[in-house]
Amino acid sequence: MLFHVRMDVQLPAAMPAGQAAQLKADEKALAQRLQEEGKWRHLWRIAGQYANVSIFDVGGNEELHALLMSLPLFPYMKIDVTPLCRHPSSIRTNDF
Ligand SMILES: O=C(O)CC1=CCC(=O)O1
Repeated sequence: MLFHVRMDVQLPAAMPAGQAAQLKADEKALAQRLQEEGKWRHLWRIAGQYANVSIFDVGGNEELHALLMSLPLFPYMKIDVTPLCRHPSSIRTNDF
């Protein structure tokens, strides 16, 4: 199943720089592993905002929920999820 996910990151201003850097490094490592596995299909920065839009390809709601909760930045993100399905007018023969 495909999901459109928007993540807005809100790190506390008082968070020590080293802790923030470690969280971002851990997030990057996991995000890149999930992209290599094909579960995190797209990852785009929203220009001018500390936010991204992503497309996930996972088995279902439960897997997506567990994946999102496993993200190191999860406690510091507002996350909006939109389930996707094929549009009948799409000319693409595959998902993308
Ligand atoms: O910077 C972000 O948008 C949050 C994030 C998601 C994956 C990643 O590496 O950073």
